[in-house]
Amino acid sequence: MAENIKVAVRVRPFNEREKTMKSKLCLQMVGNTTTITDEKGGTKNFTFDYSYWSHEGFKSNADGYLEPTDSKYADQKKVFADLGQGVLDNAWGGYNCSLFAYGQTGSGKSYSMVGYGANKGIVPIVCERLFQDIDKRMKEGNKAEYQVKVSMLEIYNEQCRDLFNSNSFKVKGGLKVRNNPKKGFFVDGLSTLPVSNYADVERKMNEGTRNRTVAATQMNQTSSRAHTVVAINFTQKSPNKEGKSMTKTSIINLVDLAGSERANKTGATGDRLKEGSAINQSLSSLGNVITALAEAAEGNKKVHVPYRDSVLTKLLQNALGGNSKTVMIAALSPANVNYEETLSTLRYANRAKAIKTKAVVNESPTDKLIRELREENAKLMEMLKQGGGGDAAGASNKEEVEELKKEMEEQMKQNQNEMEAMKKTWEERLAEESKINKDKIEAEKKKQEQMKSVPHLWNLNADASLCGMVVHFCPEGDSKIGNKSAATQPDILLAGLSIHKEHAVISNKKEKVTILPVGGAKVVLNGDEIREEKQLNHHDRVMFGTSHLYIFHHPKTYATWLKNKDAKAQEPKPTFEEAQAEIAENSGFMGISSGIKSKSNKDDLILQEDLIQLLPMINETNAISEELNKKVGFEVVLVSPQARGLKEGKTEIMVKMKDLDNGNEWTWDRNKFINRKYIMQEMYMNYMEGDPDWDLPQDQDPFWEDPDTEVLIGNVHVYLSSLAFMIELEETMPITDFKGNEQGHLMLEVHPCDDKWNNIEDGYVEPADLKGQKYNFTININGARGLPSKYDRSFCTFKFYLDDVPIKCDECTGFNPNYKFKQQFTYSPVTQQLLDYIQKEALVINVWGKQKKEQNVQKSLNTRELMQREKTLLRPGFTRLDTSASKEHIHMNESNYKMQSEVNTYRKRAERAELKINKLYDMCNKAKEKKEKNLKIEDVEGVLNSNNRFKGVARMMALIESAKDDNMGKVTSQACVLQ
Ligand SMILES: Nc1ncnc2c1ncn2[C@@H]1O[C@H](COP(=O)(O)OP(=O)(O)OP(=O)(O)O)[C@@H](O)[C@H]1O
Repeated sequence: MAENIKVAVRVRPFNEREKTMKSKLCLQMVGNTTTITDEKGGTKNFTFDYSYWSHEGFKSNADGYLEPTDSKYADQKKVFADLGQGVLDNAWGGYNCSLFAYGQTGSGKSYSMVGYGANKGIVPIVCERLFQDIDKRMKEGNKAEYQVKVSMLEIYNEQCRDLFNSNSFKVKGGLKVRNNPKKGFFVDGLSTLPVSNYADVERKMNEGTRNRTVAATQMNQTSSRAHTVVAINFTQKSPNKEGKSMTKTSIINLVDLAGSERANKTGATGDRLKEGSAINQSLSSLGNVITALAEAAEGNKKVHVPYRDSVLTKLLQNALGGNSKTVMIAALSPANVNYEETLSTLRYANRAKAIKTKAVVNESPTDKLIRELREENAKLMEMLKQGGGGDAAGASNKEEVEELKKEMEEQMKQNQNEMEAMKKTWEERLAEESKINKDKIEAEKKKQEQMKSVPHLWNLNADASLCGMVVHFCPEGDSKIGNKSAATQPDILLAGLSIHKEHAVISNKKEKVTILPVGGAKVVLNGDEIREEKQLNHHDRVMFGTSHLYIFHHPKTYATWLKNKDAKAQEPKPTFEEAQAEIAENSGFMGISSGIKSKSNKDDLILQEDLIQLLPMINETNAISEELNKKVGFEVVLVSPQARGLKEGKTEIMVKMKDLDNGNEWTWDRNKFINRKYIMQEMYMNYMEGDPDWDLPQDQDPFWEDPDTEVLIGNVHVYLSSLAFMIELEETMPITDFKGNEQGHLMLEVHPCDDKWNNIEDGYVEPADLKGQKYNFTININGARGLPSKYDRSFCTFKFYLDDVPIKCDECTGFNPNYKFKQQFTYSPVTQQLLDYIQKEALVINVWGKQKKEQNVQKSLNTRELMQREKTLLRPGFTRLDTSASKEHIHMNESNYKMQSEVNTYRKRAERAELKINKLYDMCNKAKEKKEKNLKIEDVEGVLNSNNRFKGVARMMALIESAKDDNMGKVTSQACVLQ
């Protein structure tokens, strides 16, 4: 019978960073309903099968287990009881079951699925209970035979890797996903290992996680971008009523999905290169499959479910729309900073509720299964003999026939293997496996013992579940660190970016441990790159190259701590975020992070998170560039909206790519950079795998940018207030870049004009008098002076008032271009809104450049040499940029320009007023001389009181021309008031 997918959501506690930032809670849960609140207090409700409140209401017991202190709190036991127990019951019933965790990075997927320390998640408890139940039944004298096999798979960038077999990581393009008419999609060559107890499973999963950690570090991959699928294959063989052996098989798929990133963060980049290779394909395909299935469940029969679009959806086809009982758990972050992501997770989960699956008991006699496979093989053989079945399958050309043949052969091989596996007794397989396990168990025991007495390094990873997976010991004497091309095998073998043959030496002399980088190798200790020997202390952070980040553990210090600790204390350990923040701060970003912390508003929090996320990426792309000799360097820059030529918006982190050969620069937004980074990573992976085609043609090369791409040289902020007084503006204004540095000057004129578009030279009015009138003026951009010489062409754009589309002047060559640009504007009638705009806002003119195409003379230098020549890129990786100062600088510059422009307007108004008063005096004097006495004081007053003083001045002048002697004094004094 079809039944709906069970959907649960779970909210975690605030993490340390959110606490420091005093984050606000945006989620509430009452019963099964989850309510999310936006910044303005607006709420949205969602109802699920379960809404788990794990945000607060708990305490840590002696062994670190988080237990409830109030009834609302959902601990691991509760979540298991609701979700895990069902999975287990279904497995016993012979149903396939699937459990998958969805949510943004760091929201708690691994916590629910796998768990940490004493807080075991669903996966280990399911395994543990399964074996407990088997033991119990065996003890009760049950005649059945039970087999449990596990496999662990990772999908990264649409490639499958067997986490139990690190050799599979070397298979180019990953393991193949094939389709079997009976089984559906499966991963060819994936090891499914027999296990006989829970300790076996635990050990295997640890091994898988360790393999994953090493590979991710070497390849500089972000593990939260990978999907992990643990499959437990549970078979029960028991005699049926007729005494025949029947098998009931259940596959339990436990899927920890890649982090679902913020929509606006991974959204379209506008880049010429398509979305970062295939990195997100599986997750977005999963979204499409869920939507399609939900539509189908609502009665739309025509809907096509795009399972084949990605590896993940192929493998989850049964879990989502077929023979499986399925549970989805959506992990939620409680912090308002993550409002958008959390809302999108809730919507995703809400859609999934509609999906229906139809699980059936997988029951079949073993002999029947073997017979079927044998028959299928015979059929395939027959088809092969007849020429590959080409005609039958409609394959028309030779290549297709060959392809089909290959597929058939592989299918036969697969069938054969399966038959062998089935024939082999369970005991045989277990014996084989336990032989392999024995050595591993011994090695693991030795390692655990060693960890108590020998100083060592343990790894840190962005993914909390991968921390501590890799351990390197530093025994008495010297331990050499290097890569595999070292003359003698290093004691600590590292691979990957920026790791030198001989990278560093760690010396342990009577428990005093020191570290010394070799040559120019990069070793960062507690955030600072070191060049000489330094002592290592307990919990020091050490980074080799650009991605191998470790914590140093000194057993002696730890033993002292253990002795003095109070009963419940857990040793506080440095986190990945802290280590990254420290590196960021020591790289000159202190200003940003402290500035951001002090404000602690939502935008600043996001900015800081982005920064900590981007810095290691910058490091990595610089290292990849160096390794692939791409001759470009990357640098993080903080750009205010004003500096981007926008009137409002958020300060953003951007990335500058610099061509180290010729100094050309491009500024990329965050999305574009991350997108490019994934393509760079893929390129590097191909290079490492020895693919001769690793280097991409220019138009697909993520390191290449067309010099014809326009680059924002800088902006000019023009304050137009004088225009509101009908006074012209003639200025040479500085062009400032996003750091607030001058990049040249722009020569600009704004002229009020008469109806024939002649400039009004001596206009002067009060702004209020312009209201309701017709107003003509021109904006002229005459040219620029002193632009940086790397731009050989430039042009300007600007939007005036309500313009949607920017006005663009023609492109000119040279660093002193003469744009000779003139644009006429007519407003009739002038509105208060226009007057406000002119008086209060700045017109932003963006100056764009196109960079010279020719390369310069540095061809002989490689990327590393070029990077070292670069002052700003002295250390490949982090670049020193006092961005907080530049932010301040931009701000100061902007207010300076504004003040200067106001002063100029006042000065001009005073000049104009003086000019007019002088003119009045002149006229009065002339009138006095003529002794004309027909000017009436009422006439002057009437004019002065009229709203339209502009016209008034003209009339009054005419009146004064004919003024009478005795009225003269009053007339002139009134005229002065007017001015
Ligand atoms: N329910 C919870 N109670 C207590 N702590 C939790 C809970 N859920 C998550 N955490 C903590 O939050 C942190 C992040 O959780 P977790 O590693 O599970 O996230 P994730 O979504 O799996 O992240 P990633 O995508 O990077 O793998 C961990 O330190 C974890 O211990």
